[in-house]
Amino acid sequence: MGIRTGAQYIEAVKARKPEVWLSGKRIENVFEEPVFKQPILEIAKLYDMQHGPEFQEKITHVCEETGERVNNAFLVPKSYEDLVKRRNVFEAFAKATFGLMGRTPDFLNVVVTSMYYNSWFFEKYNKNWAENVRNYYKYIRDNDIFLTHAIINPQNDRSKNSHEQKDTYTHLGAVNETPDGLVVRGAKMLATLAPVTDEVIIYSFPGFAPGDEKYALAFAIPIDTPGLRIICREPMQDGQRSFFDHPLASRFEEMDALLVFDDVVVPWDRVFLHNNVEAANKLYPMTGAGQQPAHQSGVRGLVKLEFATQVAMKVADTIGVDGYLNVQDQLGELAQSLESIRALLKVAEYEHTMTEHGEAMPAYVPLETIRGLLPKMYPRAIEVIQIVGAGGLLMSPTGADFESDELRGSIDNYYVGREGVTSLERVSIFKLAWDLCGEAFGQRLLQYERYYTGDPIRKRGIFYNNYKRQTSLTMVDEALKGAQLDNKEALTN
Ligand SMILES: Cc1cc2nc3c(=O)[nH]c(=O)nc-3n(C[C@H](O)[C@H](O)[C@H](O)COP(=O)(O)OP(=O)(O)OC[C@H]3O[C@@H](n4cnc5c(N)ncnc54)[C@H](O)[C@@H]3O)c2cc1C
Ligand SMILES: Nc1c(O)cccc1C(=O)O
Repeated sequence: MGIRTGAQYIEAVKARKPEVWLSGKRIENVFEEPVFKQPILEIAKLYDMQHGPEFQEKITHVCEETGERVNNAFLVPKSYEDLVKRRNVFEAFAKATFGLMGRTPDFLNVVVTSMYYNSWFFEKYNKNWAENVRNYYKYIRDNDIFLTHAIINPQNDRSKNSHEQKDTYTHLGAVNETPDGLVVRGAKMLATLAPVTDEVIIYSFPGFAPGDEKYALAFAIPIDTPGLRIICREPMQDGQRSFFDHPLASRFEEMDALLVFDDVVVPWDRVFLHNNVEAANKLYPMTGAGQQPAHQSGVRGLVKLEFATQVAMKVADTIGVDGYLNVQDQLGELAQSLESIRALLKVAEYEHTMTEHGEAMPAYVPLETIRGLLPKMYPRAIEVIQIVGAGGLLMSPTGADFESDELRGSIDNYYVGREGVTSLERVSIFKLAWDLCGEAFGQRLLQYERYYTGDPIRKRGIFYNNYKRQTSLTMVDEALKGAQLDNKEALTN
């Protein structure tokens, strides 16, 4: 089949019956649930972009193996040019969602593509696992499948390993092996967009210890597999609020969910790893499943930071405060943050390395630097919008107020901005800004940027240790040459 259309994606959502729980209710028809409907339509637009003349050549390619057109997220990058082809899709999808949807289909499709190309890793442990990964990649590529993932154990007692938790199956683990497959029980988090996806892939960030064998697993199954329960967090919009009042929250909310596996049978051909702590800990660093999607996250994060910066600039301009030096200082800081990320991304692509297996890997240091900086830069951008917009952010009337004949005169008078900015324009911009910096929707976006790539503190620690290993501190030695206590001679060269 190759690339799907938006309509085909929606048909697939309608055809599935996952066990979705939202605010205490079982959702029978995911597509008709107002909380999910508009986000589904936004994702459908991404699938349609693959078919439109503006994007098709840029974001898709003809698969050598099948002759079908597939998304560039499924392209195994073998050169700088391939990385650019992948960036094109990351950028197009991010721009279509202003970078606000982090887990658009390209993200996990890149993860699985990387696992596929590095199936040598699985082969080392078990030939069947490698074969399963390869077949799975082809399945999702050829059917343009949309995945969610859950790679974190639930947050119960972080001071204990999986096998030390209160209940044996608090964390997702294997129960037994049957001819039909591996039976799994327990929970995993935090599956963004789970209710509206086709499949879920389970693997883990490193961190398993001896004793955790039953929790060391990786697999993928359809999202409506019997026994798989999706418990959504409280929604941050009800799907009923108007586009005018909530121009972002009404469109781009990504639901997050806890996944509970109640003795789910994972068919053997979908098991990628099982009962092996070493393999589970090495999967993320060794298969490119960590580094390749960081390219997607970097591009998407850049678009989101650019959007937040533009919103801050527009807010300031609308009320005539961007002539003040203090405001310029803050807006200039955002612009410089943004341009730093843009430059880092270019470096990551130009300075890519070729793995011994021939995969072009965007460079580690600039990508990891982005991962370290964005969790600080994005919250700062949100703070600047709050500071510059100040009290006005809380003063916006609703669309209904604009439509009231009795109020309209007051609204036209008292909500205007600087000269040339009507009240409708000013209020529209402030509503957009408030969705981003004030609403629960915006707070989730901020939390996403802090944590989507794992704990930024521990990530930076790992980065520092790697950096130290690769850096010889020769400049210090050089500077100290001749500065020994017993050296009285002047340095002449
Ligand atoms: C909006 C959002 C969407 C997400 N979407 C997904 C998704 O789709 N799929 C997915 O798998 N994950 C997703 N994540 C989860 C993300 O991977 C985790 O939030 C992240 O890895 C951090 O784990 P945690 O939230 O359990 O925090 P914890 O690990 O519980 O950390 C809590 C605090 O304790 C500290 N801490 C904990 N353990 C240690 C330690 N050993 N040493 C030092 N300090 C420690 C941390 O620094 C932190 O301050 C998402 C997260 C967010 C916020
Ligand atoms: N956050 C990630 C994820 O959920 C899967 C794969 C990679 C990442 C990451 O950003 O490192």
